[in-house]
Amino acid sequence: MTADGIVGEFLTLKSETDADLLAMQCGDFYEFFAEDAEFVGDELDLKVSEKSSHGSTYPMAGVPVDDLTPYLKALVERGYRVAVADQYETDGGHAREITRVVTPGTLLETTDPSAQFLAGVVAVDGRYGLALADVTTGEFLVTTTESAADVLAELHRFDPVEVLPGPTVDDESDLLARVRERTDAAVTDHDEAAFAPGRAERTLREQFGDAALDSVGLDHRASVAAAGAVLAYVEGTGVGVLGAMTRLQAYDPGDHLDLDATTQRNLELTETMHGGREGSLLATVDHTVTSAGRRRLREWLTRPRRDRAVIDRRLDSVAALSEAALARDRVREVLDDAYDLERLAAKATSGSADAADLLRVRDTLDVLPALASAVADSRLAESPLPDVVNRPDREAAADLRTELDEALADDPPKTVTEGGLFRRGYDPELDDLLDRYEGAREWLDGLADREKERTGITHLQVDRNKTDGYYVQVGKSETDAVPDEYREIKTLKNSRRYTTDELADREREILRLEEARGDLEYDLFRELRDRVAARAELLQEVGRTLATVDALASLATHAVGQDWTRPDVVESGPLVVEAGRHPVVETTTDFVPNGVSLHADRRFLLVTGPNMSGKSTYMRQAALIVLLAQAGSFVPARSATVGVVDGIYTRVGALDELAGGRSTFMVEMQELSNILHSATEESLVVLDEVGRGTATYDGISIAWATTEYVHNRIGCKCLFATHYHELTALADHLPRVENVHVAVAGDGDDGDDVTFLRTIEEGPTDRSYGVHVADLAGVPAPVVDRSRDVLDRLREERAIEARGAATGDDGETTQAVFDLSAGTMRTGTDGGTGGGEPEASLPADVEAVLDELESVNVEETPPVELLSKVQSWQRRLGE
Ligand SMILES: Nc1ncnc2c1ncn2[C@@H]1O[C@H](COP(=O)(O)OP(=O)(O)OP(=O)(O)O)[C@@H](O)[C@H]1O
Repeated sequence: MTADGIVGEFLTLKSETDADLLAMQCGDFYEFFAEDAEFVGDELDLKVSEKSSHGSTYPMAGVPVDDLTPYLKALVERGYRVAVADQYETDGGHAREITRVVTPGTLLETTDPSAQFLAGVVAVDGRYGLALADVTTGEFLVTTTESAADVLAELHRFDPVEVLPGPTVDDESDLLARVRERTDAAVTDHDEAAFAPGRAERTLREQFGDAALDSVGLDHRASVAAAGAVLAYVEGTGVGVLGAMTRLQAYDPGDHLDLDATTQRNLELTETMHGGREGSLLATVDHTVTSAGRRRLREWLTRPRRDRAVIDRRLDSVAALSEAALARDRVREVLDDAYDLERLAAKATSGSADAADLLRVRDTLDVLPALASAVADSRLAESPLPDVVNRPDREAAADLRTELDEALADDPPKTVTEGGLFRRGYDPELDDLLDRYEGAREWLDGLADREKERTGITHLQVDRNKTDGYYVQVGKSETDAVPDEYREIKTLKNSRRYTTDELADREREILRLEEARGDLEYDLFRELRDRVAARAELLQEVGRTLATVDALASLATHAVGQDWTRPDVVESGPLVVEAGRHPVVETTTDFVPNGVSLHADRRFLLVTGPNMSGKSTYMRQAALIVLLAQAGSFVPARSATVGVVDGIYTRVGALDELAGGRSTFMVEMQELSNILHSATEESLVVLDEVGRGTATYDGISIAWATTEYVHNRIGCKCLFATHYHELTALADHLPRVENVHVAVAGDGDDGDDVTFLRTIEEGPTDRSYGVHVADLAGVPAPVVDRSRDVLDRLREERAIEARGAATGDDGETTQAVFDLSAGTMRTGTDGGTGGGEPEASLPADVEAVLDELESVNVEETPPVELLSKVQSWQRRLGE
């Protein structure tokens, strides 16, 4: 079906764009037609009506021109890309064209204060280029990484809203699948040609100039390709923010702590495992007063540093702010008045800033000198804070502030085309227009009184409305007295309206002056806005400064509130924490502090203890203390010496890992594999019950071999929680492995009370108290009782029979015996095959050991399993 008329035009424009939806301006409305109308009708609850066009009818839904933004936002934030076609005047009428495409990564109007990264990823010559642009602030970062896993880790840190995969990445379906699975980002196919390194480089040179680009030192064609493609995409969407992309920053992921995607999730840095923000580390420590400060704090927590000098500088500032309570309050009070300058700069460059926005720029520039005087406090003066505050060009900032102050009226209107924006004295031509306008207004204001006196009419007033323009209104009883030159224009119930030649002249003059004033002010406003836009870099610099101080003050506020301590950050090696706490759990629980001690002779702690006793919490707490220290924060502990690590890797219990069709155990092993490949001697590794997801003996073997590998080959700091008590024997064989356990009072047997003491003590534990936890969890009493029974028998015999359906007189029958020690089944009530019939002459236990020894196939049994068997035999014979 072809369509003519307005719907035809809509469909033609729609076919020209690859956007998901098109909003087309029709006079005072933006309209969606056909399928798009039905779609937005559903998504946004818009009323859908029928539009007849050349004999056919089409669904139609519209929003008033001035209300488009919130609707666009709603659609884009749900991941749709919306093209906007604007209407413009032509000689013979009007025409329409697509002026911009709004996408998640280029939505300038967002009200979400967090960073809105648009990411480009491309693989060139075996390496990955990654570019991250936030058009709302002008931040633009580029890097090169070695592997798809590194790309995923970086994407996780930045949490982009839109990802543009380059042509070669499209093939890496696993990477894209994981991006889709693990992030909320919209994935957009972008013109392949834009990723070609040659073209991408030209795009970059045009934007930043040769010198700037060369000085950034993009070290690989992959990063050039990614950055160029992102820039071309931003340009193509027509949102006009290229001007805000003032500097390209290449970064080396090696400057930051390596945190793979899984670890970022496991440590619940910005959201919890369940997806909420509440309860995350960020939400817990965030006391910032500005949205830019919050973005900065998030950046620090997701990208902690490795460079001690950087870390110490932050710590110096946090320490100073912690000690100087009054100055800290003053700093936060001053910052409270700041608006988001980085965002305002982007609004100015894109031409969407209004007069109120420029006033916000003025007011925020005012914050800088106030902040400078706040950090001049004697206790802060010695810290790095004055340097931070003096980094932007304070004089240029003050000049811009004065310029804005002298230009803009205090309470300007929202529209920028109708005048009223500027102060008197700003522009002589405008002043002249205003003088004349005011003269005309004065004449009008006095007209009623003058006419009353001249004509003797008492009920006479001068007014104005849209249809009649200016008029003189006279009450009906006195209309006989109106002078001859009054021309009647309207009769109302109790009065008549007149005009005169002079009034009509004055009216024309006023309208002309109003229009001239509107035009002139609009021009002046655009010039002023352009001058602000030209100083985008200055504004971004000031914005970043305010954000940094806000983040530092936030860290200090939390440190004081929770009694955190300054960590002693040392080059590498030890992690010694006295009375440490979990930074999040301590805010909601009566937390029992615990220490950690890892150093050259003690690198690996095997953590045992009952379920629910606090093993995971303890290990996460250690990881978070290291992470916080390297973010430049104080830490929850009485004292802490933190050797800088190059990465934190965790493998913790599976929650929702069944995604992507991979089994829980497969995911566990992939994560383990990634850790064993990535961790170095300088890393911190946290393993929570690795091997749990498979058969016991496989699990023990894997855990055993992993411990050996980490200890012997990687040599990193490691905390490993396990329920396999067999592993604790490793501490006797591997010199740097030590056992610790979570202490418990009571043994849980026969319904005994078990009290979790939450304290970590040296040495292994040999009980898991799982049955007790089952009882606590409300598992039915017969099951709990039977479990206790089974457990007792296991402890005594290390073998247990399985019970089946009733067949015999006793109501129960023993079908098979699982001999834990042998790992084999003996079928039948007679003790059956497998383990063999015990001889009467030897105790049954000894007999069982001998049988096993005989049946072991030395060639085919993995060494680890053999070792564990031998230990088990030794132990059993010892008993
Ligand atoms: N030091 C502590 N002080 C107070 N409460 C704690 C402490 N450590 C842990 N907890 C609380 O104990 C509960 C269990 O902790 P956690 O999940 O760490 O146990 P777990 O030993 O790892 O359990 P499982 O072996 O079943 O995985 C949590 O609710 C946690 O908040």
